[in-house]
Amino acid sequence: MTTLSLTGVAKSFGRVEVLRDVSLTVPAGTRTAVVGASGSGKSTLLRLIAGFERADIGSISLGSTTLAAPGRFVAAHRRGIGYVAQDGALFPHLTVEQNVRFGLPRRRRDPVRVREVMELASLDPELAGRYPHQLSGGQQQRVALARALAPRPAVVLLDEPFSALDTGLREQTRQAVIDALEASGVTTVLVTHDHDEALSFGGQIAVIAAGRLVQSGAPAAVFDNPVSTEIAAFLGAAIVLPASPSPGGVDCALGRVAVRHDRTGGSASGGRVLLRPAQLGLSPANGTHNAVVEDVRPRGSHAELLLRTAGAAPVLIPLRVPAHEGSGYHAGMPVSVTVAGGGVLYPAD
Ligand SMILES: Nc1ncnc2c1ncn2[C@@H]1O[C@H](COP(=O)(O)OP(=O)(O)OP(=O)(O)O)[C@@H](O)[C@H]1O
Repeated sequence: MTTLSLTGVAKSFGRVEVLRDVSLTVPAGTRTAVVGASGSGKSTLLRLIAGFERADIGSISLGSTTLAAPGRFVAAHRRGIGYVAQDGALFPHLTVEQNVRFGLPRRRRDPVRVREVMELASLDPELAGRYPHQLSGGQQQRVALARALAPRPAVVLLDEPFSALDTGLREQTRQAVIDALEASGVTTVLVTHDHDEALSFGGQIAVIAAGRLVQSGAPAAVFDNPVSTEIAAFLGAAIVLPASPSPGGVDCALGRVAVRHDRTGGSASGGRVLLRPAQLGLSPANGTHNAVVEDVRPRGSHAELLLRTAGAAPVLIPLRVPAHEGSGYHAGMPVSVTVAGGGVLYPAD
C-alpha cells in the first residue's frame, strides 16, 4: 500500500494543453475516481501516472519514490503499477490462466498466485482454460483486473473499465471489481465519464474539466457542495433557480429556502440556489400553488413530470415520481411543491 501524489502536473500535445496544474493525492490503500466529460484529459492523466507519457512539468511520486519530475523519469515497467484498459486488452491467443500468469514476472509465475487472484476477482476456476472470446465482457474485465493484481502492484489504474458493458453486467462487474480492490487493499485510480460510477467507487472523487482538476473530496461532500452549478449538473440532476435574500435564507420560485452552503462569499444580493430533485415534494394544489404541470410522460416504473413555476419569470423543473403517483397529474394542473433541506447559493450568472 503506497500513497500516490501528483503535484502541479501539466501536459500539452503540440499546442493543445490537455492538463494544467493538476495536484492530487490518493492515500495508500484507498480508491479515487477521476470523473470528467469526454476529452477533459482523464486518460492522459492515467497515462502520465502509468509512465506511458511524460509530463511537461510537475511531479508524480509513489510513497517516497519520485516516478516523474524535471530530470527524472521512471520507465512504465519499473513503476509497479497495474493498468486495466477500457476493453481489457487480453491476449486473444492465451487462455484465462495464461493471461493472468502473464501479469507475473517470468521467474515468479506461481500457479498458486494465479488461482488466488482469479478468486479475488470472482472468477470461477472452470474458466481457467477458456479463451477471451469465450468469456462475457464482464468476465474479460475481471481477468484483466486479475492480471493487473497478480504481481501485487503498488497502484492499479482503471481506464473506463466498465464502459463497454451493458447496464446489468456493468453494475455486477463494478461491484466484483470494487470487492477485489477492497480485499487486495491496493491504491486505485479509476477514470470514468459516468457520475454515478464515480460517486459510488471509493473514498474520493476528483472532478476534471478542460484539463483542470476543479474539485476533489469525499463523494458525498462534493455532491453536497459542488464548486459551481456546472459541476453540480455534471454530478446529477440539478435545479438552479434565481434567488433573492430573505431572512433565514433566500426566496426563489418555490418559496423560502434555507442556505446550506453559501458560495457567493456572503453577497447580500442573492444569486442562484441549487436544489436536487430528491429534495422536492409534490402534491396537487389545495388552495395556493407555486407551479403548474406542463407535461407528464409515463416511463414504466416512473413518470417524468415537467413543472413550470408560477410567477413573473417561470422556470421549468423536470421531476421524477413513481408511476402510480404520476397518473394523478395532468398537464395544466396547479401543484404545490415543497422543499426539504437547504440549497447551495451561487452568485448570479
Ligand atoms: N497522443 C495525443 N496526441 C494529441 N492529442 C492527444 C493525444 N492524446 C490525447 N490527446 C487529446 O487530449 C485531449 C484529452 O484526451 P483524453 O483521452 O485524455 O481525454 P478523456 O477525458 O480521457 O476523454 P474520453 O473520455 O473521450 O476518453 C483530447 O482533446 C485528445 O484529443
